[in-house]
Amino acid sequence: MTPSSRATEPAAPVSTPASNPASRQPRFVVAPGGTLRGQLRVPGDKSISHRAIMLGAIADGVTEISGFLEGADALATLAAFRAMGVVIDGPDRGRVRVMGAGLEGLRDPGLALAMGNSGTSMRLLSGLLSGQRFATTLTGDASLSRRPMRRVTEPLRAMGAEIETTSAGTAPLVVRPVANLHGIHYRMPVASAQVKSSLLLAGLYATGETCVTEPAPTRDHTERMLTAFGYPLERTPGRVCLHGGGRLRAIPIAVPADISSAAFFLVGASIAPGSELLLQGVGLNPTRIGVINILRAMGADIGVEGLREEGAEPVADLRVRPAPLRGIEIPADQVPLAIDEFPALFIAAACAEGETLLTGAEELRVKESDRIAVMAEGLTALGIRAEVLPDGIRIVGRGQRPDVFTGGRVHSHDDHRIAMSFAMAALRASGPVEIEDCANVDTSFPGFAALAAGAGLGIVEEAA
Ligand SMILES: O=C(O)C1=C[C@@H](OP(=O)(O)O)[C@@H](O)[C@H](O)C1
Ligand SMILES: C=C(OP(=O)(O)O)C(=O)O
Repeated sequence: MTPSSRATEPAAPVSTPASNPASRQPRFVVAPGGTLRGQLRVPGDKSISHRAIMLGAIADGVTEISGFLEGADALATLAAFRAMGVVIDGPDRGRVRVMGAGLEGLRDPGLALAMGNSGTSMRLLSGLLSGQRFATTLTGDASLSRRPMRRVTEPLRAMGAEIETTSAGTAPLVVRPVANLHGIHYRMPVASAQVKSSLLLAGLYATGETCVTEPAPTRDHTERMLTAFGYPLERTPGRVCLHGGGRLRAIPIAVPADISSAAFFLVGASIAPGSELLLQGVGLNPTRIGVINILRAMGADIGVEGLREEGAEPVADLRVRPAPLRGIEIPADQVPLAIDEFPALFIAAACAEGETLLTGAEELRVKESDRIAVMAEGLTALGIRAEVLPDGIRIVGRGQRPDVFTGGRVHSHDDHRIAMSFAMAALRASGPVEIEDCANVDTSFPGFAALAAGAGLGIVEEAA
């Protein structure tokens, strides 16, 4: 079981369509039916792109990044380090050069750092900034300003950090300089790579040992990249420790294609008869492959070709063909390994024979939107029976029939993953699927509509 969020951490309230009547954002209109065919490479991994900038900025030497995700979230991280005096060239077609300023080389930005929609930027930076000699303010957009931050501020305070939140434990965050941070041994109540990474980054500046124990495995890109930058870490199953005061040595980083973005195409090609897709260079870190494990358990036909190691991460091409899917109870141990892919997996569940049950996933309620409530709302609007549970969802699949979904209009609630998931639903719909509020897709997947259209999805992005 994934432990629940603490009671002190409110779930993000969902904005209803009624509260956003005159959407001025681009929308997707997706024609029903079609197939997905060909070869494509989805953009770079968002988690790794953030970390490449962060570690490159505090390393000694020049970090050459290729495959960097030029999406709004990773660009917010890049802009924050530029504001702190780090010289960064690019991005230019995924290439970025970060002139490392060293661990002590960041400078007072003199203005608030805007993290936009990006939880990863805000939570990881709160740790890194706790060790600086200047004060910073971190702000977020409306969605990020609703998300729980005590999960990082409480353990950071236990390390001696001075951080202020609103009385609700949300952004803006004000991080003040302190004379000394000290390492702690922290057992995370929530399985969160963002919390783990935040504490490790603070730990670089702390005296003594910082150890983080996780209740279930979470993505380990920070640990892999720190090791690749030559920073000594001690890893045992479920636990990572480091000592402050070391140095990072710049290395080139090739960012793999993001499995979280590939997930929409894995689902789309699995549910659309006649499809065959080769997704190139996808990152297959074992802590990220829950979506493949779950789809395969449902009967999906996903082949792994050319498995290789690039940088510190395993990468492969994924070949996906349609297959009859069956509903399953999603194994608890897969939940953190597929945490961002559930909106796409719910579309697969609707196309499966029988029920799919997800529990232990209350974390989905505090992402960019309440992804349980928002997906249930959209699935219902498209004729699917979905029951909301406190920590998950039950979806009644409609099996092999060609028209699983009715056409209709759904709202993304400003959540990129919701918008792209419902775009794939059109492949098995009886009428057009219209998706409102799609600007946010640019946070993780710029160019989604064009790439999906190139593969055969009948998607049109209508300007605001
Ligand atoms: O560390 C990261 O890069 C991320 C960790 C996950 O969040 P949590 O750590 O809050 O689960 C994930 O949902 C997010 O998209 C990216
Ligand atoms: C939850 C996500 O990102 P973040 O927490 O960085 O906003 C996501 O990309 O699905």
